[in-house]
Amino acid sequence: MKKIEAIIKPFKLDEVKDALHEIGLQGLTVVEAKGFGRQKGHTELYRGAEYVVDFLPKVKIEVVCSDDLAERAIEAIQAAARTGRIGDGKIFVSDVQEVIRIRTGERGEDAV
Ligand SMILES: Nc1ncnc2c1ncn2[C@@H]1O[C@H](COP(=O)(O)OP(=O)(O)OP(=O)(O)O)[C@@H](O)[C@H]1O
Ligand SMILES: [Mg+2]
Repeated sequence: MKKIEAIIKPFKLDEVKDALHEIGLQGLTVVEAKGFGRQKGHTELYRGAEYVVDFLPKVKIEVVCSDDLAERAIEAIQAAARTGRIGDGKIFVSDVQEVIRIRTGERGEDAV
């Protein structure tokens, strides 16, 4: 299983959520985040205004899925979150050892 963490522009959240739903992913965590990338100290456009602050509002999406679905999920997130402008965000992928569904006790891919 893989954990996909995607830092995206907040206004792209609904599109990304819908894209992940379309490929069959059922669970998702959303975390409000702040961060900066390579343009630290430079302006970035956010909701039509230019910001010079270091930390810009971002949304982090976390989704855990089977290895089979991971590449499709990454492509879906990239396609939905991309504007082509700076600050579109990043996707981090890591291995997940175990998942436990608390209500049923299922483990592994059955629990995702
Ligand atoms: N190396 C990193 N580690 C952790 N978080 C990061 C990293 N790079 C970017 N982020 C997070 O992703 C957000 C968006 O990054 P951003 O898209 O600006 O990256 P970038 O490398 O500057 O690319 P671009 O040139 O397209 O802007 C940042 O605000 C930060 O929250
Ligand atoms: Mg940047």
